Amino acid sequence: MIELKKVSKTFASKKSNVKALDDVSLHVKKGEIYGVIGYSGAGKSTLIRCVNMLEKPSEGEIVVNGITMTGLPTNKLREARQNIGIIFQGFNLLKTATVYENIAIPLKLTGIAKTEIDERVKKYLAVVGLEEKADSYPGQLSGGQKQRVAIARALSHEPDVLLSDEATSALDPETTESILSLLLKINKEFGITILLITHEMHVVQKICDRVAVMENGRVIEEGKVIDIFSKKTSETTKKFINSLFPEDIPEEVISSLSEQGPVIRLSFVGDSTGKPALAEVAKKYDVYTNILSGNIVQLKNEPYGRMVIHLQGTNDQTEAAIAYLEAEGVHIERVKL
Ligand SMILES: Nc1ncnc2c1ncn2[C@@H]1O[C@H](COP(=O)(O)OP(=O)(O)OP(=O)(O)O)[C@@H](O)[C@H]1O
Repeated sequence: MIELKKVSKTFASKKSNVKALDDVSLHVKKGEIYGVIGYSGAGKSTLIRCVNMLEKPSEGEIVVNGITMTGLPTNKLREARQNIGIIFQGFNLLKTATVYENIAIPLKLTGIAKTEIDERVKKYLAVVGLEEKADSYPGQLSGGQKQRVAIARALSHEPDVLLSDEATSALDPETTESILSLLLKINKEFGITILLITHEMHVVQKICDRVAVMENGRVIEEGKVIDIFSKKTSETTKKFINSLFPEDIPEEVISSLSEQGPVIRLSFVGDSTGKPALAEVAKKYDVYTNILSGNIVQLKNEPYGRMVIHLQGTNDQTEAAIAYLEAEGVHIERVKL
């Protein structure tokens, strides 16, 4: 549905050149929610702006829904953009227009008939749950409501693709949840392919099927979210994943416990989260398990958990317990200072 083939973008100035995108290739499949995550300056905004040609790539090709965007003449580009909705962190609503007008005006500009405009505005305001705010002005809405209007505006063009440029970054955690749920709903109900950029791993964890991690204009990791969580990854990816599992265990505690047996970090995916593996090892190998920290997060399709525990027992007992847990599909890492 969206293909970036060897895309590079260099911003040239008198002083220096900045390579914001460096040979990026991505393939977002029809109907999926694809996340691009990276720290500030990684190149995410440039990437998403290249997809609808708000920014022109210096090299490479971009294909959206079978149409090669790179090199399209202006009139054809305008047409192709009708099929690509976009929402922004700052909502980009017209302050002096009502909610109704914010959705209706862009539709009018594309030449849609008045009755059809009215139908679409009402339909998509209902989809985002804001029918009763049609006559309000953006200044009278909360941040979450403003983003809902922006989503309704994007949907009203009935696009196949929705681009989301840090859409939840300006919102509080609760409102973020509700907007993420709304994105899931429109992906499911309308089959819209969503490409989003974010610096929050939580967004990827909650709604993405696949993810690309960016650093210095390059994609350094790419794949199914579950695989990125469960395989050994780069330091940057680890940092993003760790942000979901704050451990805060004092070094002195780890140091003193380590004298009486190993401190280990367990991570588990899907089925193995349901198994009372810890209770089993305690009973089977006569070891004492002390949980120092733990959390399970729900990825889009399956749970993923992480725990730090201290195992107390003889060396043979604790090593046998670790081997058993590994055989049960639990990934083990020894926590060392
Ligand atoms: N119009 C521009 N002119 C010059 N340099 C630019 C321009 N836009 C972006 N850059 C540079 O390109 C690099 C990537 O920027 P980009 O905004 O794509 O990153 P980002 O990952 O979206 O960061 P942020 O999350 O802070 O927006 C940065 O070094 C930035 O300074």
